[in-house]
Formats: sequence, C-alpha cells, structure tokens
Amino acid sequence: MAKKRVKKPNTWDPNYNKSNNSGSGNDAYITTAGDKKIDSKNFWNNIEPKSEIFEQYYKAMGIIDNEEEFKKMFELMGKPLPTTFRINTTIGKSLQSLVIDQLKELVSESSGYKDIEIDGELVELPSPFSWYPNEMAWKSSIPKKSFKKNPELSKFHHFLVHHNQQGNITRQEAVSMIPPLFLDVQSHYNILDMCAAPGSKTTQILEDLHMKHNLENEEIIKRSLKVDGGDSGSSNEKPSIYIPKGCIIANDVDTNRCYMLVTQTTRLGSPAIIVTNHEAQNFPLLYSKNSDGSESPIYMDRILCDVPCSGDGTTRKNPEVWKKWTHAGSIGLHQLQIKIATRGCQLLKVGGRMVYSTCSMNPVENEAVIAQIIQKSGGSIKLVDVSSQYPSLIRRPGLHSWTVIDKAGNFPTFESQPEDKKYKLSKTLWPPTPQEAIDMHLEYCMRVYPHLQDTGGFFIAVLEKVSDCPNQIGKKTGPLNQIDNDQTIITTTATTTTTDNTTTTDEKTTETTIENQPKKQIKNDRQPKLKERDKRQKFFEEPFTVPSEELKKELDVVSKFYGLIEFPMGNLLTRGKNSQKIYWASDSVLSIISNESNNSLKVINCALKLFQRHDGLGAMECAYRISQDSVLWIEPFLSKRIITMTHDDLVMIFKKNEPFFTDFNESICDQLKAMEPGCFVIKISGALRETLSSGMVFSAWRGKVSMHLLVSKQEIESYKGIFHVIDDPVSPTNNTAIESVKKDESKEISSEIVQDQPKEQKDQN
Ligand SMILES: C[S@@+](CC[C@H](N)C(=O)[O-])C[C@H]1O[C@@H](n2cnc3c(N)ncnc32)[C@H](O)[C@@H]1O
Repeated sequence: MAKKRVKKPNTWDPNYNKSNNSGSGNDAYITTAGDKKIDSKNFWNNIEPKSEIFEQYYKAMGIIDNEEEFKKMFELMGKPLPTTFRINTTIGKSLQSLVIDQLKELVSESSGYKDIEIDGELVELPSPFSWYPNEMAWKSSIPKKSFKKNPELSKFHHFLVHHNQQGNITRQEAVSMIPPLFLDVQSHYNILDMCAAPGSKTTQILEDLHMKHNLENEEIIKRSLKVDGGDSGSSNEKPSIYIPKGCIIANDVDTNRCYMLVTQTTRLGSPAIIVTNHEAQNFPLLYSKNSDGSESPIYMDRILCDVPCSGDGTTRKNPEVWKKWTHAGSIGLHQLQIKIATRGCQLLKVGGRMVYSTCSMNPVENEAVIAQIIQKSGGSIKLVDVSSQYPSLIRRPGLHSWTVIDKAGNFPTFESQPEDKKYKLSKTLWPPTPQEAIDMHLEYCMRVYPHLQDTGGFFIAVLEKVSDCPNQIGKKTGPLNQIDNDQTIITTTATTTTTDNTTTTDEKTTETTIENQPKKQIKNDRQPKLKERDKRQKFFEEPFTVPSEELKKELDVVSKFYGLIEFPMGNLLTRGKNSQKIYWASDSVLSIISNESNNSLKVINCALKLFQRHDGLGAMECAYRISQDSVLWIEPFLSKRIITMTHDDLVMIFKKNEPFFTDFNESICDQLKAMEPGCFVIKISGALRETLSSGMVFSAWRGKVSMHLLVSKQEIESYKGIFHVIDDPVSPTNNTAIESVKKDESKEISSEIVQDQPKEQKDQN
C-alpha cells in the first residue's frame, strides 16, 4: 500500500533535537553534521575532542594494530558525523523508486552538481551506502551553511525537508541501521526490541515487518487503482492482507522514553506494535490461547538486544563522551548487559535469531557478554557467521582476547587481581581461554570502527538459539516439572541513569532460581515479581481490552455509518472505561493483549488508534471520528463518507480553514450536502506525484454548512508551506518563513513528547 505519512517532525531542523530532548539512542544528534554549530565550539560545548585515558586504553587493547590507522580513527572520532537517512519502505515500491530517482537526478552532474566549491572546499556528492540494500540509505556530508550558498545545494535541502515532512525518508545514523538488517525480519514474525527507546531501530524493524506485504501487493494496488480509476479509494481486493501477521514489542525501562517510542512509531501508523515498560532482564514470558482453551508460551522469532552501554563509539555526536570516559564505565554495565542478553535467550524461539548490539567499542561490553551467554547456554546459543551477508559493509572480526583495566591498574587475569579487588570485578569481564574463544567463534562478532566507512563505532553479534536453554522458561521439563518453571527471578538493585545514550549503572544483583521460591507463590505468579522501585513507580496506564458486547453494538453503527466493507471488526481493541478510543490490532497484537494471562504486561500503547469518540457536539448519527493517524489504513475499507477532491480544493481548504459547502464546485457541494453531519474522508485525486498532494488522505468534519480538516494546527501550517499556501518555508530565500515553520515544528515535537503523550495516555478512556 503506497502510504504517505503525515505529522513528521522536521529532523533537519537544528532545533529539533534540542526541543525533543530525546537525548539518547543512536539518532539523538544534538544537531546535524556539517551544521555551523557542529563546526563551532558550540557543538563540542567547548570540549576538546581528546582524552588520554580513552585513547591509551584502546591502544593498549590493540583493537587496531596499525598505528597510523589507529591515529586516523581517533582523529575522525573527533569530527562530526555526516547526515544519513533511509527511504521508508512503507510508502510502497513505486514511491520509493520515485524518491530514489529524484535523489539521483538532483545530485547528478547534469543537474549542475559537479565540482561545487563552498568556501574553497569541494562539496562531496550525497551517495547511497553500498552495503544497504536497494540504495535505500544515503549519506550527505554537505554542511548546512552551504545550502544557502548554492542553488543546486538548496534544491537538495528542499528535497530533504519535503520528503522528511511527508514521511518518505527518515533520518537515522548509519551504524544504527545495521542491527535490524541482520535480524532478517519477515512479516509473520513476533519480534521483541528489548531496549528500544527512542526507537530508530524499532521504526526500521516495523517498516521491514510491513515491507514484505508491500512488495507482494504492489500489483494488487495497481489493479485496484485501475478498477476504480484510482479515485474512489475502494478496492476489489481484500485490504486486510496489508496487515502483517506478526508484531513488534518495543520495550524500554524508562517510562518517559517509552513515550518517545510511541511518538516515533505512531508516525508509521501500524496496528502491529506494542510499546511496553519493563526492565528487559525481567521481561515477562507471554502466552497465547489455543483453540482448546489451553495456553502456549510465545517465544520470539527475533530479538533485538540493543543494550544500554557506555556509548564510547558515539563521540562524533556526543562530545561529552570525551570528557566523561572512564575505565569503570563499561565495567559497571557488564552485568546488566549479561542479564538482559540472558533474558533475551530465554525468550527466543528455538531456531530464532537474536542480535546483540552496542555503540561501544569496549570488549567488556561486547565479546565478554557474548562469551558469557554462550558459556551459560550449554550449547543452546551459537554465534552465526554472517560474513557473507551485506559483504560491502566493512567490519572487523570480534576479539578473542582483551585485558581488563580499572583505574587502579591492568589485570591480565582474574586471578592476578589483588585479593581485596576480587570481589569487585566479576570473572566474566575477562576473556575465555584461547581454545574456548576459538570454539565459540568470537570472530563472528562484528566491529564497525568509525574510519572504516565514516560512521560512529559499533558492535554487533548475531546469535541463534539451536535448542532450549538449560533453565528454559515456560517449559515443564526435568526435575522442576511439577511447576511451570517460568522465571529465574532477577532482583536488581540498580540506579540506572541514562544520559544521552550512555548509561551508568550501579547495581547489586541476586539471581534466585526457581528452587529457592515457595512453590505456591511461583505457581500463581507467572510473571517476575515487581521490584520495590517499580512498585513505587506505579503504573498508571489504562489497559487495552477487547470491546464489550455493548460497545460491539455501537461499533456496528460506526461500521454502517462509514460503510466499512470486509473490515476486520474482530481486531478492534478499546481502552478505558468510556471506550473513547478504538484501536486496530494485528492478529499477533490482539492475541497477546486479549489473553488475560498477559495482564502483567505493562503496556504503554499498542496498535493503531482508529476512532475517537467526541460527545457533546449535539445529537449525531455517529460520534466516532476517524483518527488522522490511521486514515490511510482505513480508507480502502470505506464505501461511504469519502469524497475525492483535487489539489486545488485542498489548497482552498487550507486558505479558508473552514470553507462553506458552496465554496466547492457543484459536485462536491452536493456530496457534502447529501451527507449526515460528522466525520468523513477526503482523498486527493491524481496519479502518483502528479501534484504534491496526489493520493493524500485526510480526516475531515462535515458541519452544518461548512467543513474543516481534523488535522492538527501545526500539521496544517506545514502543509500550507509545502503547498505554497503561505510562502515556501524551505525556500532558501525565505528565512523568516523557515524560522516560523521550524518554531512551530519544534513546538509540536516538544508538546507531543512532554504533554500529548502522557496526556494521551491519561485520557485513554
Ligand atoms: C542504546 S539505547 C537504545 C537505543 C534504541 N535501540 C534505538 O535504536 O533508538 C539503550 C536504552 O536502554 C534503556 N535501558 C536501560 N536499562 C534498561 C533495562 N534494564 N531494561 C530495558 N531498557 C533499559 C535506556 O532507557 C535506553 O533507552
């Protein structure tokens, strides 16, 4: 389904990250590469990109044996990152190729994009990454200040802003795109993203989850357009096939960051997502109900374990790393990383794949963690050799040995530590024996160093589960088979502070195996105990539920009102007492949410908001409005209350805000008059890209004599800019307009994150 996205914040706006204060994850840049601020002392906050102990540590570690190369790497680590972005896959294949064609044309030599010099320096051409499939990811090293200085460059900037606004491209750091690629997502998979916020990888995975059906159904889209001339929006094909069978559960321990996840993923508008708020190391095993009433554990097909880390590969966007780097940073996180990865292994399906990643180069957070989980797994977890996948991605093999150094010295082995230190540093920090390292193929891990392809530093390991783990949860096996050996309860007394994407953790851990628990308690308690801290941090989110019989009757009225044809009414969920909001869930999401055995799942948000009830507008046939977030999805199912308009009609609506029916041509005026008051859908006619708005869909309100769009003010202002209803906000000659739109967008982003998100959650009733 060719989907055009709306409500995209402008991530090229230098105010963007300041206002959303996302502060972490791989895409939480303070500003864009090449921006004036990056080059100035402001970006580095007067921090000199240098640290003796940092450099010395990696030199001693011998991660790169060639001295020149090592020097080159550290020099680059003190320079800003290029701007990188992905073309979204959910927009459909035709639109994808159109965006790529436009990009190529824009940066081609024939467009005058040759030997452009700015301030005496030759500008490098934007180009696709050779390792990313189908030219869907690009890099640009053009400094922002240059956009104003050259008309060809300003056209490129215009392109970026426009397509970002339209949701056709997403800004994402290059290394952050790697782990989802190795997850090898299929649309029927259940996927768990254990530490997901702010959600750049989740978004990419979610797109992949939807991609297969997009490719498969491209032909179907064309056929249905032919049948109805492309303007009625209805289709002869069953539209429900567009929804992936699987789902992604995006989890994060930090509630505020979970709301960022909601913002990121809502933009994609998917019914196949659940956002949860758990400690990843205690993430509960979920169950599905079988037709005979029994239950089966849901093991995940894919798990992304992008753990909190010291982030010392992120110096190019987080200059603070230079100031804060210590030996202890990685050591303090090592145990938590092991626990999260261990839980991931327990929740993984046999035959499933888990990708472990960090934006740290420290083996203590990487190979040491992998070695430990393989050793503990009794042969059930293996590293996968992915050297033949994405061969043009330049990477170095995982290390077989390393040294553990703390600020007091350098300890070649665990045993060589002074006695008084031994209780402080865990043995797992040290490398396995050389033979063990060979046997577990630590070289299959991947190290991406900044200088290899002008990125940040990153570590990725692809693991496969070949059999049940020794302490497999959810299995009634072995001596513990009288009870549902569900959990190894990990009680972690931890103070986890997350700043940017570095996390400092001070923790003491006790693992209590099932034997130590009173039987009765375990039997009745499938989910891990809430930690004291979690109990204090009460969970206020209202649960999602399946509609009551009474609500189902109301929804039948809604279905008739909009003339829904073949819409999966059984896949609806509601939230809160008054059922004001109705959500559309994929089969997997529905199966998880509707099973009361999963009630302890702390769901922040899930599925796709479809309808919102608005009472108090006087008597009307249907009080449920279609949410703008889901209008693209529901439009193919509508047989009523849909009006096709032209680009010019849309521009007129933007100009007048609330035009009278009589402001439209006779045909539209008659259609409006013939409708009962209430929500309706506007589809803009025209073949792909015939006009800027062709194919766009809007939720709208039919009043007594006039109509208006049910779209936020900020979005309307952005559209006005794009459609030249006001001065072009991205024109290089119109700085005042740029500033005003940027201001609005930053307001929108910050209010979405700071106010709307929690509010949205609060009034889910
Ligand atoms: C490196 S960031 C993840 C970036 C994210 N995967 C992305 O691509 O946008 C690590 C995340 O782990 C979260 N975190 C820290 N400790 C955690 C825990 N015990 N369980 C789950 N999440 C945790 C942090 O809040 C942070 O959002």
